[in-house]
Amino acid sequence: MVEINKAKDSQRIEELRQQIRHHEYLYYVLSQPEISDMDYDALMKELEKLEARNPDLITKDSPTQRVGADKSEGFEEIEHRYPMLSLSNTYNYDEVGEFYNRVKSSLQEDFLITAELKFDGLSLSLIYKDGILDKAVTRGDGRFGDDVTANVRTIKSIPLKLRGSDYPSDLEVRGECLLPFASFDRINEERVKNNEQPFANPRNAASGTLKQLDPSIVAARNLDAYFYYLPGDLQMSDSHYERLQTCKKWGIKVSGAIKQCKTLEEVYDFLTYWDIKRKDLPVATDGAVLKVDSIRQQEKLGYTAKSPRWAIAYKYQAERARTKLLSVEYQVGRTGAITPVANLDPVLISGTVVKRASLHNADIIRELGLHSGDYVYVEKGGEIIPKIVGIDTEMRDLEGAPIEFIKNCPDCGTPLVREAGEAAYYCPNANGCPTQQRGKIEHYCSRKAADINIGPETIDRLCTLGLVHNIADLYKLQPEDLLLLPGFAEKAAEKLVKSIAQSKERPLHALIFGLGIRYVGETVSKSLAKYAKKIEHLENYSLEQLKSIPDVGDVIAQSVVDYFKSDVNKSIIDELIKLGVALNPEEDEEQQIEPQQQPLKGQTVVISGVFSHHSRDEYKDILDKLGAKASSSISSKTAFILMGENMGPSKKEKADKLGIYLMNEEEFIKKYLDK
Ligand SMILES: NC(=O)c1ccc[n+]([C@@H]2O[C@H](COP(=O)([O-])OP(=O)(O)OC[C@H]3O[C@@H](n4cnc5c(N)ncnc54)[C@H](O)[C@@H]3O)[C@@H](O)[C@H]2O)c1
Ligand SMILES: [Zn+2]
Repeated sequence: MVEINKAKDSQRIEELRQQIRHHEYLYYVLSQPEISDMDYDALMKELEKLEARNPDLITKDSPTQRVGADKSEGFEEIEHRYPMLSLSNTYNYDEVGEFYNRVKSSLQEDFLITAELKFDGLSLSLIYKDGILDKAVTRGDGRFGDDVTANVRTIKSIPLKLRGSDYPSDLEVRGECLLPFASFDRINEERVKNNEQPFANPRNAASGTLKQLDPSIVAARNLDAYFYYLPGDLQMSDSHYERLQTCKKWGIKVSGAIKQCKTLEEVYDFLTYWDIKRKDLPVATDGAVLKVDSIRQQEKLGYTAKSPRWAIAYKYQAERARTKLLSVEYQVGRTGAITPVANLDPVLISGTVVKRASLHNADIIRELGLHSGDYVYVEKGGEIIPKIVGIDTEMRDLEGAPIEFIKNCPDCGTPLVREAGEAAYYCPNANGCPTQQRGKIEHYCSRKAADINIGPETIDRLCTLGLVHNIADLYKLQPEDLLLLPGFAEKAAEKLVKSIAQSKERPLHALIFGLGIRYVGETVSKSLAKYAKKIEHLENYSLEQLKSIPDVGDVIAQSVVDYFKSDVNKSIIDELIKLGVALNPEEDEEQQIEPQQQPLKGQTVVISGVFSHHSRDEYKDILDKLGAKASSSISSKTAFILMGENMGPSKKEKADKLGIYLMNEEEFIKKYLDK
């Protein structure tokens, strides 16, 4: 009996881990979550429970043991002095009570709880040296974060120099970087105007902004930040609350929504009060954080691998309203995915009128048990797109039949398919389905792809007239053809044909991005182009070869392979090449580096000192080609140090301390360059 339960638990644990990883990928990497935070948290809770029952099944890589990673390309990596952890969370008061009692019985002495708001942005650590801002680092994977100092310097509410003089000479403060609602709305309006995808919520927008490589863009966006924690051993008050008040004196921004609570009742009062009041704040909050106030007591309670035992986040329910379902409509996306959308009787939620809500996929409709004419509960969290989260079945009309997901594509009638392990139904008629056709062409023409100056209406008309069926057809257009379109005079026609012709010379990564391969966004396109150098190489890469390219995981590699398997795709690419589109650009003198030829793939190498055979920049390029990342700061992740003359003594000392190998120029050349 026990054996059977164990086997069952083990299977469910594996299932949950897979699901959670899938949702983390959608959330952190693609920024397109399919389920609500509450549903994600429920999966995580179930996994935690099963692992607690079967401690021998816990693995280091289980999502319960790791902080969700938000690392980006293009920033120097910095190791945190103290890990930046997540918080355990709950949605109900009883569990807040359980937390309180757990603390009480562990400490066996009086304690205070400091209650604060939970700001919904991205965490940031600031290091002040002698009162001057020295470094700003993101949470990253909790151990290593991205150095975003240049960007953070542009945030007006973050002091570059502390006030007064009684601050510690080495001070770390942690807080949350946020994009206020007003700036969020303004930026999204602009993005829509420029045909760019709007940000899903203020948190995504803040993180997208902070990870811009150009600080002047960051400066224009009005980021804000609130600080709530001082890690480390400090000669300061033992009270967390007092420490934050002292930070205020130094000019560091600390929220006024903070209270020291003596009892559990006072904690509950804080939660209830701020659930309403927080809606008047200029920035997004998604809950409250309750922390044991005494640092000494915090240390006594300690940490799990993922979060402190002395704190808990209480998350507020998103605002919801009840309204009537008018109809369900099915939209076909560029990749053929069918998205069901609910049309609703307009209702006011969080200050905006909501008329539509995404239903995501067939499973969600079935799980909800949606019937036509149902009264539904709609929620709008930080997200733009509201969700249907439940049904008021008592109000159900007896006439209402269950909503059945459609079987055929609403645009071309092709029977829909669903691939194993996927939630979405697809119209498989990728190159004949009008919506997909137009979507693909629009995507190909967009600014970051082929950059062809053409509007969606023109594409629509060209398709309707049968002048264009796919992206290759664009290159066959003559000015005379365009004159058939309403509003097109000779000048406009010539201009468009010219813009199309110019796109032939776009860089390979932009063209790859334009092909619209599923999951292949801008960053991945750059990686693919960098390695393959020509589309004919990319076409022939095996799954394993693709997976060895940075930024390419299982899902993306499979998608690339699938894309090139299709005869239709292949013939379009052949045609594009024949029409002169630079998909196989001339090789420069540099050779294409086969991914498997990269002996230093994924490693970080520090370059230090002065060299005689190549310049530092040349070594940087060489390392890049060998697959390594060049860095200037030494951490435990450094593979080795490429050491020139006159390497600084402090670097040497650090390398010795961490046991990192110092490789001189000759050895490096012999090992990696002389072949
Ligand atoms: N919907 C999905 O598919 C999906 C997928 C993955 C993650 N998620 C969401 O992301 C969460 C995990 O993200 P996380 O690990 O960043 O946890 P979190 O955002 O729930 O909480 C931890 C963070 O809270 C922040 N914080 C804000 N105010 C604070 C304060 N006053 N004191 C201390 N910290 C404060 C800190 O930055 C800290 O890192 C999940 O709980 C889930 O809600 C959702
Ligand atoms: Zn179709």
